[in-house]
Amino acid sequence: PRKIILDCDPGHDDAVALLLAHGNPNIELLAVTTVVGNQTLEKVTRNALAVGTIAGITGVPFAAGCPRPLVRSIETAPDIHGESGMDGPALPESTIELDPRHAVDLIIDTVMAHEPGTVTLVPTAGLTNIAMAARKEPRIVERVKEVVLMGGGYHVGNWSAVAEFNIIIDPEAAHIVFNEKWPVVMVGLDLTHQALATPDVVEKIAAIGTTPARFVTELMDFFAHTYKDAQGFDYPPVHDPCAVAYVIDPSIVSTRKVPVNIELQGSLTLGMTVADFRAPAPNDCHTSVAVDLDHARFWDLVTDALVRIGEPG
Ligand SMILES: Nc1ccc([C@@H]2N[C@H](CO)[C@@H](O)[C@H]2O)cc1
Ligand SMILES: [Ca+2]
Repeated sequence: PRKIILDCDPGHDDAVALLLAHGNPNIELLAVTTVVGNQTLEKVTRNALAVGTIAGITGVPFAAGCPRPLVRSIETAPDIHGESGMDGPALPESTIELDPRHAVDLIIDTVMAHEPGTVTLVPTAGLTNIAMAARKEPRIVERVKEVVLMGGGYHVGNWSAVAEFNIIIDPEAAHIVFNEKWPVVMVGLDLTHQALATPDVVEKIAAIGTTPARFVTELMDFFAHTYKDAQGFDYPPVHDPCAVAYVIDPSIVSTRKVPVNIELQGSLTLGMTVADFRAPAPNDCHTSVAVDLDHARFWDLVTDALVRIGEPG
């Protein structure tokens, strides 16, 4: 199986990413870390522990990370995720104790404890923890197998005309992550806007009939309403599990090798993931972007994971 660390800010779609990572047999979830993003660190951490409780996750350390971006001030997304960060379903009290370490230390310890080239980082939030880990322990950069992140967009933005939320909330962190020499697969909005939770998808999930499945349908109902009101989408794009799906089965997502860098100066373009498609990518290009999603196989992975999780309660 692929060993991963999920760095997240639950978040309706982060919750689905965590359930997919836990339920899929090809993934060994080594650690779950949280970072400020969709909501404050305290709220997203509480949400991550609640999802872990609902999913029956045991033996996996959960640690909280950075409470604010490296340089800029906190910007959350209550219009999409609500005041709790995961509005919609009732959340259980967590049965999972938070690991006492900072997320940055849990990430470093985990990468350094496993064979080089075996651990994949899957950030589905702002990149503050990942940037801090690379600065605190530079050796993780050549040790990490790849960074498969949900964020950015080479032709699409959602927090500005050209920037995506996970990147623009901490563009300096993103600049660090995209410019370290590790392989980076950017699963951006170009890809994730193909992962729409349409009514037939939600019905298939509801038909599973378990508590975790019902939890996902309640998340999707709330997410559908806010996405309609805030962004005019008929159905909500479930961004974060697309990154996990790529790790599970790279054939579900087509990718293209292309130099990508992060705009830090622009007044209109701050946080833009600038992809240079003009010429064939240089041989030493370590960044690629996700282009096409096989959404039928993607949703099959999600429903399969929920079936495998069953009724852990
Ligand atoms: N409008 C909006 C803002 C933030 C997010 C979160 N940021 C990423 C998509 O931009 C995902 O990780 C998701 O959790 C989704 C929609
Ligand atoms: Ca997220």
